[in-house]
Formats: sequence, structure tokens, C-alpha cells
Amino acid sequence: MPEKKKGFFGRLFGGENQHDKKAPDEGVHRRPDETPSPSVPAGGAASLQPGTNREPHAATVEEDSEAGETGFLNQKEDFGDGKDDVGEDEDKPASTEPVAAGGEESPAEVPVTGDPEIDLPETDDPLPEPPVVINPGPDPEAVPAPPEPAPPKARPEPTPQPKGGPQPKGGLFGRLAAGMAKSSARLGEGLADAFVQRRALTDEALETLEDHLLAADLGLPATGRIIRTLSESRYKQDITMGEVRRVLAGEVASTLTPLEAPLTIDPSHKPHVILVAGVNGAGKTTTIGKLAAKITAEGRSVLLAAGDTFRAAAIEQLQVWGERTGCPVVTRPQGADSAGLAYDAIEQARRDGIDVVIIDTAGRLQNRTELMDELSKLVRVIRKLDPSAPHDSLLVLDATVGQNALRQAEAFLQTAGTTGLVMTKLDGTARGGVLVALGDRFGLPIHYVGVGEQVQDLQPFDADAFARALTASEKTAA
Ligand SMILES: Nc1nc2c(ncn2[C@@H]2O[C@H](COP(=O)(O)OP(=O)(O)OP(=O)(O)O)[C@@H](O)[C@H]2O)c(=O)[nH]1
Repeated sequence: MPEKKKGFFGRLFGGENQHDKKAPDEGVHRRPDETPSPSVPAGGAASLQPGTNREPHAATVEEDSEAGETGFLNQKEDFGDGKDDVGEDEDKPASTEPVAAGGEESPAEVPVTGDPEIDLPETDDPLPEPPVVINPGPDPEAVPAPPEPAPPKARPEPTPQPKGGPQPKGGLFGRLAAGMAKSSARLGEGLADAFVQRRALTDEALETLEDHLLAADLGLPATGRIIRTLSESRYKQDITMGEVRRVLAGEVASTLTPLEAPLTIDPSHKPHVILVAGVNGAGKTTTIGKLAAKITAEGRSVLLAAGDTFRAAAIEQLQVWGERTGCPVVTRPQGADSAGLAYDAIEQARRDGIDVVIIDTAGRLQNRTELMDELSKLVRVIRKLDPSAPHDSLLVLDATVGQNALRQAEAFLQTAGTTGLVMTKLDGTARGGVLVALGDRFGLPIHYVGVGEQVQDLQPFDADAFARALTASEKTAA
């Protein structure tokens, strides 16, 4: 191996985590309209409500940008010093200390893969049926956790269906690449910075590249591997940006390919129980709606459990999704015990022969011990009905929080036994590289990524496509 500048890898591996130093904007979203909601005594009657439809709101995502070679280098607005994300992250509180990871595997037999163009039933007006009250059943653990100061939303936000306007071209990859344009632009600017006016892979170029890879949230291990691969193979040699991109893409793909895992429904579970958790506003309810649309489109019946009992608007939001997807929704009044509701929902699904139960949960910051305890309680309670449940415990992570996603994953792994990840809002941030850092740290299966608000924007995770979209590379091999 050629001789390199002394201390280069010492700086990379021996020093403190540079990335942590440059993450003033870590945290989670809080909505401006968050206000405490009144507490309602636990144990209200559950109701099973058939759906009605609402007019979807307009999509706000960028949909017509392409992350091709040219666009990759020309997009500068989000690159560099992290200021691009300040606006989206500045109101996110810092998290607390991480907790130890744990986890479990989920069985996998029937893949829920494809990305069918789903035609959701649409009607013009909400026509809520009178709730059918079902027996709330035993409250297996009587004392509910105190409701979190609730972050109500003005009104539920059903995912809009495409209605005119430019749509990303090129199918799934086109949507992914367009959605990830900000992340690929950040990396592209890093490459341009590292190799401007020089073609050789010098120490200076490597160090600049290293800084940009860390700033792009790829994390220390992946950054180290990329720099090592480049310096071992091409040190002091001429190299094109296309070649560097391919090395980046190759490293990202090889890190994430083992984690590519379609969400699977095991038909031997009746019902197959999917628990969905995450911090406030991560995209849990929206993801549940999209997931319900995909699963029902494959011919399985789904029951939704409105376990976010802290906010009336969250219950209503899930009901809208129930209406759109034709799935029954089990609800209880605001403030009721979510563990009891989940228990009831599984019993109801058993009685009705429903294939899949998806349990929504209230958003909770990972440092709110009492709320995390409430999530553990929910898991304990549903295991009284089915010791193998939840069969999938999905953690929904908002890509815009960057490195804070690592802390969230640590906490939810321990509390909710997270078995797989869904990363949302890749379209709204330059921090999509954090998925690589998550893969390195936790090795959790990645089921879906979200690149927009439409059903088809929740895509089965494809590591190779993700790597190419992130790096704007046509190939993932050097
Ligand atoms: N652009 C974009 N927006 C998304 C994506 N996923 C979810 N959203 C939006 O993010 C917002 C919050 O989503 P919710 O599903 O309400 O989040 P939540 O985790 O259920 O929120 P809480 O109930 O407050 O904890 C909504 O406006 C969604 O439409 C995505 O992949 N891309």
C-alpha cells in the first residue's frame, strides 16, 4: 500500500466522533400546534368503525427533480454546512442518553413486496358510521401510563393520491432518486469540493471527502471503509468523480443489502400483529395507512388499532385511513389505555378472522421514561393473548433528524423490541445517509423507505437503488 500522510486514519478512527460535534440540529419534530389535550379516564369502550372518505390534502413533496449526473452536481442549495437542515431541525430537542440495544427476529413467510399502483376507494365526503361498540374486554393491566402532553394536529392528513402536476419519472427508482435529490446533492457537492481542480486522490482530497461523508450522516464506520477502499486502491492516482461515486455506492449497497427485508405476513399467525412505534411526527400513522393499502391490495384483511389514544386527531387520522383502505378501525375515547385497546383489537381480529392487525401508538420521545414504559406494557399485554406477538415491531424513523435516529433506535429496540425499520421523509432532507449509519450500528432489517406522501411513495427498501439514488451513481460497483 502506498505511503499516506501520517495520522490520516488516526484522525478518522482515533479522534472523537466528529459527527457528533456537528449535529446541533439533532432531535425530533414538534408541531407548532401541539397543545396538551384533556385527559380522559382509561377504559372507555372500544368501537369498530367502518371507513368513510375524505378529500386528500395536496402533496408538498418535490416530485419533478431528477438526481442524474448533472443535477447531482448542480444542486447546491442544501449542501455543506448543515444550514440547509437547520430550518427543519432547529426546534428539535436533544435526546437523552442512549440505552442498550436488544431485539428479536420476526418470522417471515409471505412477502408483502410489490408496489402495486393501488386504487383506493374514494368518495367525496366523510360519512362516519355510528360507532359499533364492542366489548372492551378485560383491562389486563389496570393502570395506564399518564397521557403525554398531547400534540394534536389541526386535522388528519390523509395521504393524497396523485392528482395532476408533475410526477417523478422512471417508476420506483425515479421516485426514489427524485425524493433523495437533497441527500445526493449534499454528497455530490462533497465530491466536487474534494476533487475540484485536482484529479489525483491526494491526502487533501481524502480528508475533504471524509469530512463530507461524515456531514452527509453516513457515520464513522462507513466513512472509514470508503476512505480506506479509495486510499488502498487509488492513492495518488488520477480518479474521476464517477469512479469515486461508484465506490461510495458500492460501499453503501454492501452495507445495506443484507438488511434489505420485505415485510412479510406469516399466515400461521391469526392475526399477524404489527406494532408501529416512533417519536412524535415520525410518520407512523401515515406509514400505517400506506401499509394497510399495500397489504389489502394483496388480498389480506387488515384491522387498524388506534393506539395513539392521547390525541383525538390521531384517532381521527387513523379512521380516515381506515375509510380510504376499507379497513375497520378499533378506537377508544381519547385518554383511554392503549394497551387495553390493543388487546381488544387482537381479540376482535380473532373473532372476525382478520389476517393482520396494525397497532398505531402515540409518538413519544425516547427519553420520556414513563411513556417508553407504557410501550413496554403494551407489548406485555398483547403477549398475554399471543406470546409471539408482536410479530413485527416496526420503528418509524424520520430521516430529517439525522444522527438522532441512532438514539431513537437504541431506545425503541429496548422498549418495543424493534424488529425492523421504516425510514420516512427521505424526500425532505439531505440526511438520508443516516440509513447507512443505522445499518452499521444496529443491523436491523429495513422494510420500507418513504419518499413522499402518496401510497406509492412508501417503497420496499432496495439497497442497490438506495445506494445509486444517494450517490447519483449509475452503478454500485467500482
Ligand atoms: N414528505 C414526506 N412526508 C411524510 C412522509 N411520511 C409521513 N409524512 C408526513 O409527515 C407528517 C406526520 O406524519 P404522521 O403519520 O402524522 O406522523 P405520526 O408519527 O403518526 O405523528 P404523531 O401521531 O404525532 O406521533 C404528515 O404530514 C405526513 O403526511 C414521507 O415519507 N415524506
